[in-house]
Amino acid sequence: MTDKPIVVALDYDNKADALTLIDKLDPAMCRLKIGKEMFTLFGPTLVKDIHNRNFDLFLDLKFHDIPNTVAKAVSAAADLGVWMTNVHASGGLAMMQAAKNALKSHGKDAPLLIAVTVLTSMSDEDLALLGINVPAFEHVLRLAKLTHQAELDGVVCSAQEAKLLKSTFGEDFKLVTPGIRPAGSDAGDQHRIMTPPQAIAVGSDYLVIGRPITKAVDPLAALTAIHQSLQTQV
Ligand SMILES: O=C(O)c1cc(=O)[nH]c(=O)n1[C@@H]1O[C@H](COP(=O)(O)O)[C@@H](O)[C@H]1O
Repeated sequence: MTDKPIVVALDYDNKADALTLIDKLDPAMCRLKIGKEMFTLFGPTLVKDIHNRNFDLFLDLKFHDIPNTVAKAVSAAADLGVWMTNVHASGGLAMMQAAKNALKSHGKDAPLLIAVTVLTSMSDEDLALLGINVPAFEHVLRLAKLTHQAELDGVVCSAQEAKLLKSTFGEDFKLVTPGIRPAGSDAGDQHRIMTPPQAIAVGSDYLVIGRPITKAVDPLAALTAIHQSLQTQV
């Protein structure tokens, strides 16, 4: 199992509440993720606040634009010193290659660059409405092939596709899996879900977990329970 596989997704509209939660968490037990909502509200200052608390940060902005624009956006993310950032694989090969090239000048300090395949909130029926008439796993595989060709570090996918992707692309290709739900917790808007121990067992490297922790009555207890469920599995 990867060192520190749990990435807590912070989707808060209130910075004080987010920092209160962060101050309860242990950077030895998890990494953190902020996305479009928090970065739009609180910007690079929040990134600094999180780094000052010694957490690795996944800046999840899912860039998807023309290659030049995405390359500059990814470079700006790298300048913030984040641990991981991402683009949409559907932006295409040239866009992903431009993003990867933009990180060359950052050397060993460059963040991990990951591409989102098919969002975990999407089902086969949702894909059909977009004119994509193949099961989600086939489209994920197609986008992961492009990502691998562009030499990115890995993909965001659902844990349901992890086994297939690990066996196709090998151990070094990182699999970042949201849509993680401990047994008995509410799926919410997620469709392609799996429990934390199952996700690790099928090859996920990082588990992105939001509401099951942040909306729990006791978030620290929820994180600790998930952490322990993974330790006992090893
Ligand atoms: O890139 C992501 O992190 C992501 C990709 C994806 O396919 N599905 C997905 O849910 N996410 C993010 O993962 C987090 C999941 O949060 P919860 O559903 O609350 O556990 C959210 O912050 C989403 O933005």
